[in-house]
Amino acid sequence: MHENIVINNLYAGYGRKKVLHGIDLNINKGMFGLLGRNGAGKSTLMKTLVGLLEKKSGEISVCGIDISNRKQIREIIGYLPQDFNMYPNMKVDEALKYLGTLSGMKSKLLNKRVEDVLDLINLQNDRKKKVKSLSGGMKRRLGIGQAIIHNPKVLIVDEPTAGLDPEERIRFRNILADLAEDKVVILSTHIAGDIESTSKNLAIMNEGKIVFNGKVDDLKGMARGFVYKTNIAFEDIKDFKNRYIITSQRDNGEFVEMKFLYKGSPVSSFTPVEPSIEDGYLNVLYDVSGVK
Ligand SMILES: Nc1ncnc2c1ncn2[C@@H]1O[C@H](COP(=O)(O)OP(=O)(O)OP(=O)(O)O)[C@@H](O)[C@H]1O
Repeated sequence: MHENIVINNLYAGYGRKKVLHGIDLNINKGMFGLLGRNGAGKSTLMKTLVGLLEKKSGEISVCGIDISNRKQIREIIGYLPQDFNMYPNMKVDEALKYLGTLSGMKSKLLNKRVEDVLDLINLQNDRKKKVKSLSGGMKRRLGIGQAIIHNPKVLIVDEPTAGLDPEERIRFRNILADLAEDKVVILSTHIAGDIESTSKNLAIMNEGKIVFNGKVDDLKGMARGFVYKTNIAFEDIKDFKNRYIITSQRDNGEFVEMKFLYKGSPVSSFTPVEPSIEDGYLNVLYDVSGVK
């Protein structure tokens, strides 16, 4: 079985609203990051991939199976939606078992699978808690659990780390990285840092199109020579921000150290710096839209 997703010239939207405009992507086993601002079309692409939204045209095949084969596609894809919420009054292990039963797993196999999944998502000690009493991070981990209960080849995760504290974020990322060893895992996010630590490959979406598709290092490489830092006095900040694309800033007490994109001739007070993934991301967005 091919372990990949192939998307050719995909168009999709809601009623008359067109959202995806000719998406081409080839995603292989391992972790793949899908990065884009809010409204770029990431969730729409995810929903189309899992069959929740009908495409208008184009082709999608998942592990060699055409997306129109709904039953088979459901068996090989696990999905954690952005607004995941389920069975608040069930206990954690009951919820997982229930979902496994719904997906057609036999009781003996399912009991073992529930144990494995509880270990993986680190909720063994909380298995008797009601879903509604879990913290945000635990709920998100349970979300992964429900998505992988049937051991799918592909896992699609939409904006998983919003609202999580740093420790939970790292824990969540590590779970995904483990799963990506033998699955295609797509992680959709608007936070570049979520991708840097987990994915080598990524695509950037903007206004329903793919504007970058490649390796994290290539993305950074494209910004090399265009990222600088300089110290700015507080009274000059506003003017500076109007002139440059700021990628980060740090208050040093007496002045503010700005990191920014600059593509003009050399300026002695500007010090070149090695681009981060965030710099690379903003550089691509700036090139395609000129928007800050
Ligand atoms: N159910 C819907 N009906 C109509 N338009 C929608 C619907 N869902 C999303 N859209 C629109 O489609 C566009 C893309 O939204 P989408 O949710 O795919 O973006 P996104 O990149 O996932 O961002 P976000 O993280 O904010 O969800 C936006 O203009 C949005 O308003």
